[in-house]
Amino acid sequence: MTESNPLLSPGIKRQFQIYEAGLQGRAPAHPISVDELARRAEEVLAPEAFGYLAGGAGAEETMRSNREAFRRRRIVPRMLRDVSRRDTGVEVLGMRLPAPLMLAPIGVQSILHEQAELAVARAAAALGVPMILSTASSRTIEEVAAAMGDAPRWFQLYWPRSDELAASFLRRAEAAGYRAVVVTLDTYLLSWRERDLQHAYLPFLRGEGVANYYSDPVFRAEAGVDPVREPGRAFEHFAHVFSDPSRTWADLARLREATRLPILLKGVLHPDDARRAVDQGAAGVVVSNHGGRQLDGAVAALDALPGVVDAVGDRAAVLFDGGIRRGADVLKAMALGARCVLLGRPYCYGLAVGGEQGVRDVLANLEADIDLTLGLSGCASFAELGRGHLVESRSDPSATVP
Ligand SMILES: Cc1cc2nc3c(=O)[nH]c(=O)nc-3n(C[C@H](O)[C@H](O)[C@H](O)COP(=O)(O)O)c2cc1C
Ligand SMILES: CCCCC(=O)C(=O)O
Repeated sequence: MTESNPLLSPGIKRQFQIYEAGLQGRAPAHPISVDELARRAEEVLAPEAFGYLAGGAGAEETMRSNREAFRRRRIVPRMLRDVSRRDTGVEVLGMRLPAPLMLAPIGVQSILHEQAELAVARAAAALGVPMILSTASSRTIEEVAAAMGDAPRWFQLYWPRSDELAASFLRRAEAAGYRAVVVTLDTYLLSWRERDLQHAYLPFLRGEGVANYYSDPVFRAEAGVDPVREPGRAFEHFAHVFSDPSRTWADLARLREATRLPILLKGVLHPDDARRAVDQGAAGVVVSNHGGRQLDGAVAALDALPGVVDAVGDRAAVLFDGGIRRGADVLKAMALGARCVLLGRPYCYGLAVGGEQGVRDVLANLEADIDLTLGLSGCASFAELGRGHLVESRSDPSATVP
């Protein structure tokens, strides 16, 4: 029944797969609920690794407010609109995506699973969900590309102090088939992270998440040490070169000259910064507060989205991340004008619990949920969705529940 009916949408197919397996006594291999998956991840991970993944900066106010901003907004569905044939696809920088979904760049995945970014890359490729690989990945730019074949991938750049090192990373990403560069702006200092401080745990200091640096010819030449023989001195150079808090908008032109790839700026929350990014040639911005991991007290990402969308108009793509956990969240961000969203911690919970299959399940479930949520809102495609589908309910008592 599941495979034979061509009219079944991806969401309905996924539901039936799960319900039919139930008839044979098989329960889903991994929790369906992301909250439950996070609890399972906590059981399988070392406390310091789970703390690093799940935690945020300071009192984690911004991390919580990312979720609260979703709860405050409610969808007003429309009826009798023929949603029998739905298309959840969107176009992002010339790429046609099956759903408005990409994988957020998340570094040091070796602390979560032994296959790390390779498992995520394979799952992303299998589902056609583009992966954004972090500069701070535990497998190299080239290794991850090799695991993905022709599947779409972007590279996230931590803009290093050395222009030569930045150019080297960009050359490597271009050569390995990454199609855009996401420059993360909000991590020029490492925030005060109480869970990590309590565990006295920084993965980089333990040799995690430095693969792209230690394998880079420019890094090695500038460091003047062999990272294998002198890991302490290599780390010192990594810590020195990782970022440069003195950077300003004036530096952006040099970065643009260093690559043919389109550049998106991640960590933009103010409309004026978004305008400036686009004026200076950015192909897009990612509205993000880094999942509440950098500036605690920063505005919830969803609350910042409409202002950025209005400032950018249709001059560039506005992507969004921060608190996406299920289909309704995707719908709300899309209704406020995002071109697509980046999924963050949830796929890492899947990785920790079930490796590649765990990530696949998270993605397949979310895509199904997106399809059904779109249809139940009375829309056959995201083009039919707008701000008029949302209301804000400030009096929602659940908004105070973490
Ligand atoms: C463990 C962890 C590592 C991250 N590493 C990076 C990174 O290397 N580069 C980057 O731009 N963002 C990084 N982020 C931020 C994500 O790209 C994204 O903005 C954030 O996870 C979104 O919030 P959410 O996971 O709550 O949805 C990281 C986030 C987590 C949880
Ligand atoms: C210096 C932080 C790099 C990884 C990262 O972005 C994060 O942990 O949030």
